Amino acid sequence: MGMREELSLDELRAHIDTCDSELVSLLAKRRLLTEQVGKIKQQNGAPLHAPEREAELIAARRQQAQDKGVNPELVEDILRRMMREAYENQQSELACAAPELSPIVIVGGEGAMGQLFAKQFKRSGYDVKVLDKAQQSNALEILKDAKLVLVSVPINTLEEVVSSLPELRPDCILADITSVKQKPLNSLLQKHQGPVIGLHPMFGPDISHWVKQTVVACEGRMPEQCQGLLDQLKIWGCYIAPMEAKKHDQAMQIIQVMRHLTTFVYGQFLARQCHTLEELRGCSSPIYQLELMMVGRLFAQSPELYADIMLAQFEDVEGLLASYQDTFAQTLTSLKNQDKSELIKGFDMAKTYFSDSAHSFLAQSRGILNKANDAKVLG
Ligand SMILES: O=C(O)C(=O)C[C@]1(C(=O)O)C=C[C@@H](O)C=C1
Repeated sequence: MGMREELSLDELRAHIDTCDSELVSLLAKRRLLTEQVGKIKQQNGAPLHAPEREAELIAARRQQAQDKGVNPELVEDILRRMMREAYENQQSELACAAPELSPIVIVGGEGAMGQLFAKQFKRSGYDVKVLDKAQQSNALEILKDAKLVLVSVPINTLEEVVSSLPELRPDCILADITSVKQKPLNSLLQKHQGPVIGLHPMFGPDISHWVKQTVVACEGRMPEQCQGLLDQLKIWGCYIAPMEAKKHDQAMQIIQVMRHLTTFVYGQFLARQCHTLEELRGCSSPIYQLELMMVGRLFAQSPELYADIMLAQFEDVEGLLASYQDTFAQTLTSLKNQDKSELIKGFDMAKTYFSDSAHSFLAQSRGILNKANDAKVLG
């Protein structure tokens, strides 16, 4: 390794450039290979996500990294990032699990989620029609032969939109993707005597691919007729979480409403402080950087949509919010009273709840925090 001593900085950097350039060529080669795999999957109707294959290739390359003195974490990071690239590239043409679902009508198909679903169904070769405000006068014609009607409208308009739909074919599936499930599912069941299913995609319209995304599925009526739709979601790489509508809504009250509320309040709190965002970012740790991103991204979305979601669920979550307010007030009191033992008690209570996950979360979030730090714009 005399090379290291003899080469100048410029020469070493030139070698690094060669290395990196080889990496880019390899990425191009890998891309061509994964695209071919994608085509085969499209023909065979295989799901985009192959978790066993992923586990195998990660284990093999980690072992190789170890043998060569390369950090296996680095190799795993790169492999996962490359696989994400493969998901994005492979989804341009997707397999069709249930051709009998064509034609599909997306009610609210001009909204962000409606467009996302319309695009994905089209990539799988379905005949997709959009029914939104602009197409209202044509609604009867558009819905006439529909085999799947997917309602993707704001939560506060669902009931009205569903009740004003014309009668659908008896074998048509009526489905929705509203973020609460009990009431919408009842509206669908009242409207239509055929197959009904309530879906809740646990992701927003800005996803770059569907792999490993969760979709909660609440049975409505004739589940065996709805299976083709679920199979299609699985081909896209989604994971279906079957759940009873009531249980779903209760879990959502905690997950979504508390998330929205704390984020909403925190964003406004920041706006009232004297520091600009740049000043805060300038002295933020990766975890705070991440928190700012998570809070800030809410305000890039529709105020109407968020106001409606929060309003629609307020009655159901009033108790939860009161409990949150109590917890906040108690903590404030402990702080005011300099009551260290009370603070430690609170800490232990939460620690018990998170139990073993607290440690795995600590480990898992390290990678995410590094990424947040990478994303920091300085200077
Ligand atoms: O092997 C496959 O099935 C691929 O599509 C390739 C690939 C990869 O990028 O290595 C991508 C997605 C799968 O989940 C597994 C592996």
